[in-house]
Amino acid sequence: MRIDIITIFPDYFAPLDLSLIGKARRAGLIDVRLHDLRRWTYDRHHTVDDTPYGGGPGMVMKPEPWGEALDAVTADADGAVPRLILPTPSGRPFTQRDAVRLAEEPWLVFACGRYEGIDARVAVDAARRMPVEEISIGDYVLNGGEVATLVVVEAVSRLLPGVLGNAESAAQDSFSPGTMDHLVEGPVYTKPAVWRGHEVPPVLLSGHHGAVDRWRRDEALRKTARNRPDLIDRLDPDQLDKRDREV
Ligand SMILES: Nc1ccc2ncsc2c1
Repeated sequence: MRIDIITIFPDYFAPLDLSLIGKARRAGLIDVRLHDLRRWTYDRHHTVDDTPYGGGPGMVMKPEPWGEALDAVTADADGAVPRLILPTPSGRPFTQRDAVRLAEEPWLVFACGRYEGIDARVAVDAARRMPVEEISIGDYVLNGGEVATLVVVEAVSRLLPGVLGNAESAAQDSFSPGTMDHLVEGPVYTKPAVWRGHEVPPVLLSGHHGAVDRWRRDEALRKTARNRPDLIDRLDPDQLDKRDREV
């Protein structure tokens, strides 16, 4: 997968050189390219923003640098077209299903907005040439799209073949479509079996895989009911067996 990121803070993405994503980049599994938006400005101050039409607080990112940046970054000799991701608080909530879907894409471009956002015409103009998605990572205040882009890039990249050491662990993650869909993971434990007087639940030491699987699902249901009652309501009743209903 090719991932292009356009931003006024390229240094924000140093974390993409680390850990599993960094290893995948060096192995050629992911081709991440960073682009400083100010490269497409021509005034002395490399201006990327201006006051909003209609008045109001803050500044809006100008369309011209974005238009030129997207033209340059998405130009491809073979005619390939990327999917443009616009991280924004007004976007559709990003979920694991979106991560799974986007992991199938060969090429993603992320436009990291700052200030009050990017002039709306940029997305309209881009949509003439490529699919455009507005994605939100949650209902809280951030200063821009860079952190959200890091979140989405990690959620998507870890699903690519060869990136995770043990692919199965991705399948057991919270929210993974299938067995864990709409459930969060329950508690996890490792050695020692007793730590500061706290014992690991005996079933996990029993070697009885059926009982372990059942215990883990029970705990996932309990934790989901406690922390994410909104997800419980979305559970497919057919997914729940009799025991589930007793938890
Ligand atoms: N403030 C805020 C909240 C969510 C979000 N998602 C993508 S950019 C962004 C910015």
